[in-house]
Amino acid sequence: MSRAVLALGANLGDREATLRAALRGLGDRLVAVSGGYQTPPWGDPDQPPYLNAVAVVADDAVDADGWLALAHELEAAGGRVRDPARRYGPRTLDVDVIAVWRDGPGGPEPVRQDDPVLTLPHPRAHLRAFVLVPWAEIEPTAELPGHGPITALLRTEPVAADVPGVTRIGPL
Ligand SMILES: Nc1ncnc2c1ncn2[C@@H]1O[C@H](COP(=O)(O)OP(=O)(O)OP(=O)(O)O)[C@@H](O)[C@H]1O
Ligand SMILES: Nc1nc2c(c(=O)[nH]1)N=C(CO)CN2
Repeated sequence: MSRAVLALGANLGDREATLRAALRGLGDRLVAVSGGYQTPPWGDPDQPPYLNAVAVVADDAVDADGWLALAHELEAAGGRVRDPARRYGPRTLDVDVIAVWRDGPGGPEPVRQDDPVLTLPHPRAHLRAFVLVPWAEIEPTAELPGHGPITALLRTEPVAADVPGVTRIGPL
C-alpha cells in the first residue's frame, strides 16, 4: 500500500475549475478530498488569494517518486503558469506532496528523505495553515511525520495565527 497526502493550490485563472480538473486527474486513486478553502497568500503577500484543498490518495503501484511525477503531470495540465523570479509567487496550479506512507512489517510507515528533488515530509507543511486546515477536515487524527498531530500544529504558532484567515468556501 502506498498512501499520500497532496496539497493543491491555485491563485491565477479559474481556480475552482483548475482544482476540480486536477482532482479528476487523480481518478480512482482519490480516497478523500477536503472542501475548497480561500486562503491569504503565504510567503509573498503581493498576489491574489489562493484556493487550496488537500487530497488523500492511495495506490499500491505508485511509490513516492510516482506521487511527485503525478503532481508534476497535474501541474502541467493546469498550465503551470508562474513567475520564476518569485519563489512563492502566483501560479495557476501547485501540487505538493505533503507526506507518503508505505507498507512496512508493522503497518504503514512514513517515507522520510532529504533529497531536494523530493523532500518528505514536505519541509514547509508544518508551517502552513493552508495545508493543515483542509487536511484536518478529512483526517482530524492525522500526524505529520516528524511533527506530531496536525491538530496540535494548528494550535501552535506560527500556524495558529493564520488559521482564522483560512476560510472554507464549499465542496469542490
Ligand atoms: N514534497 C515535495 N513536493 C513537491 N515538490 C517537491 C517536494 N520536495 C521537493 N520538491 C521539489 O521542489 C521543486 C519546486 O517545487 P514547486 O515549484 O512546487 O515549489 P513551490 O511551490 O514554489 O514552493 P513550495 O515547495 O514551498 O510550495 C520541484 O521541482 C520538486 O522537485
Ligand atoms: N495561501 C497560499 N499561499 C501560498 C501557496 C498556497 O497554495 N496557498 N503556495 C505557494 C507556493 O509555494 C506560496 N504561497
